[in-house]
Amino acid sequence: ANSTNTTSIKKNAALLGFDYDYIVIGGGTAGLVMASRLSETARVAVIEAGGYYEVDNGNYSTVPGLALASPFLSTAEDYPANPKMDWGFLSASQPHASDRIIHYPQGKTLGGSSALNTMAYHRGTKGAYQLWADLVADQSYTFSNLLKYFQKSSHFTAPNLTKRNTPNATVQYDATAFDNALGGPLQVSYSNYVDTTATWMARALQSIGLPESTVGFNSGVLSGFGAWITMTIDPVNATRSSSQTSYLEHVANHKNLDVLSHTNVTRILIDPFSKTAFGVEIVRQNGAVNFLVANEEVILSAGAFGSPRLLMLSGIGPADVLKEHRIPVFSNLPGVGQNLWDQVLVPVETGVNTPSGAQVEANPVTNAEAINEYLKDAAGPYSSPGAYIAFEKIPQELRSNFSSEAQSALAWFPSDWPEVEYVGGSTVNSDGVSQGVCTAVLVAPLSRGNVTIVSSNFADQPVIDMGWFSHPADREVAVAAIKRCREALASKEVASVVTGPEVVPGASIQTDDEILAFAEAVATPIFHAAGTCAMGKKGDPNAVVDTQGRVFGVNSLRVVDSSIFPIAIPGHPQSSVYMLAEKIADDIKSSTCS
Ligand SMILES: Cc1cc2nc3c(=O)[nH]c(=O)nc-3n(C[C@H](O)[C@H](O)[C@H](O)COP(=O)(O)OP(=O)(O)OC[C@H]3O[C@@H](n4cnc5c(N)ncnc54)[C@H](O)[C@@H]3O)c2cc1C
Repeated sequence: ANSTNTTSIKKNAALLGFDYDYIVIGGGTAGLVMASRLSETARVAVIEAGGYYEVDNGNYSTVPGLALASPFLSTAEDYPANPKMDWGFLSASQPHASDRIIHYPQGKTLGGSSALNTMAYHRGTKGAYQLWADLVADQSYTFSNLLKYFQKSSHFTAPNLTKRNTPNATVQYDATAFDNALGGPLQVSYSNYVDTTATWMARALQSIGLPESTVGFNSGVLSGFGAWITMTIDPVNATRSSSQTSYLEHVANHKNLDVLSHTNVTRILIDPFSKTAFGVEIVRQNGAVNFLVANEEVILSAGAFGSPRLLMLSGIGPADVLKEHRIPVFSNLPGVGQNLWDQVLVPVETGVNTPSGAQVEANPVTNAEAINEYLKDAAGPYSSPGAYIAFEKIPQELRSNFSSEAQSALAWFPSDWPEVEYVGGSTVNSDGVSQGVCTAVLVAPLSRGNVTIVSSNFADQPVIDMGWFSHPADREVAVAAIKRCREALASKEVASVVTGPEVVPGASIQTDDEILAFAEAVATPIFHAAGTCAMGKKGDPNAVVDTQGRVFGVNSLRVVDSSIFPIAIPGHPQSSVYMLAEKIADDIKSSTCS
């Protein structure tokens, strides 16, 4: 590209009506917030590689109880591909996870990963956002300063006690963590069903010192507590609330928002002399290539893997990588694609004699009733992806065995940042018998991964290396977390329902080495990748964008999505993605108004 090109591309785009104030790349979770908010006052195009998930994935994407049932969500290397919904990213072989190659699903549809996720909604801890604010030297990132953006994005509905109707699953919450007067589009409510086995798993977790929080998980406190958490479910018909059903529908009548679906952005156009982003190269479904122009800014919201990939393909990233692939370097930013935070999960399962939602669905007669109940009343097992969730730092009895290296590495995290999340739920075995499940998730991971390109061609998939268990502390925490799940399931409070020997990992796995080998063999992602275009102070080794998402070294280009998190907030990230996009949309609108 040269500036003559820039001028002629701009002229042509103006003639064809292909010019906008803002172009948003990626109609996913953050992208649709940006497009929706910016189109309140400006002309915006949002470009999304996928289409409508209601068409491409039907019930799997809309019915909460089927949230994890889409076959393509398998993380096995030979997963059944669904290129209409998922990017099909594969990891590099993971040396500390039995050399496995992992399929890492990422939404390719309007709504992005908010159309695939398991709908858990909660916020991180006050200490985590304080750490974020301190790392980026911007106190607007403390929890108290961010609260208005969490609130601006969400609409809270209290649990429907008649429909929920399960003993021992009464929800405690703090309604003041929300402010419906702000008109937030994202629906946040509770499942209209709780399976009996999950209530026993909650009891098991409470028995090991994780009582139910009296305020829930939206007020900045997680560690030491459990909760029946809020979910992104529309309470009226118990369907998924995604960025598409919330933000995009919210502005469906905005004449100045163009949605280009089934369209890939293959490159960001950057003027080489002024180092200014002025548009994008797109490839439509029929193969046609067009250039669109942004007179104000290009906003990249292509997700934790898609955003660093597109920056590198456009000449922004580590100079050595770009040169290797003969990509002209517009901004040498070594942090692009680095600092990948990923949380892994490992399960413990045992047979139980209690009923579960999975059991209801596995039996054709009860399944027909459950479908009817869902369609008629928006209730029953299909209305719920839910489970009981609890967070803790590994307690002293177990952490006193940690190596001094692990103890000092873990001391980096704030005191209220939990090390493990436990998800208490249920599944069913091939004989139709319920299994109680305690899943442990490492939410203070110290291993870091990266994502990189293998060529200058958009058609070549990037390579993701999650780096799982590469830090020794993560290995020690995984072993301790599995022991805690075992302790919960062996507690006398649940002895009356637990039947037979443990199913997973199984009684033969006992020593720390055996437990670690088990964790490495079965660990999967919980799909919370973040941090690959990290926000930071100019000059910090990993910093790619400033605290308003502006890319260092290139004008008129921002990144706004989970890739700019400097740290992965403990637990489930979607609330923070919506919050962050609301915050930066506000920054943009207030700077253009003043
Ligand atoms: C299976 C799964 C379960 C999860 N469960 C939970 C949960 O229960 N709770 C929770 O809080 N979080 C959960 N998450 C994580 C959460 O959903 C994500 O962190 C969040 O949605 C990421 O938002 P984003 O805007 O960064 O990216 P995305 O929402 O993934 O958006 C990126 C968008 O950009 C598009 N795109 C990318 N490249 C291009 C290109 N070149 N051209 C055009 N379009 C492009 C993509 O198609 C996509 O639509 C889950 C994620 C997954 C995948």
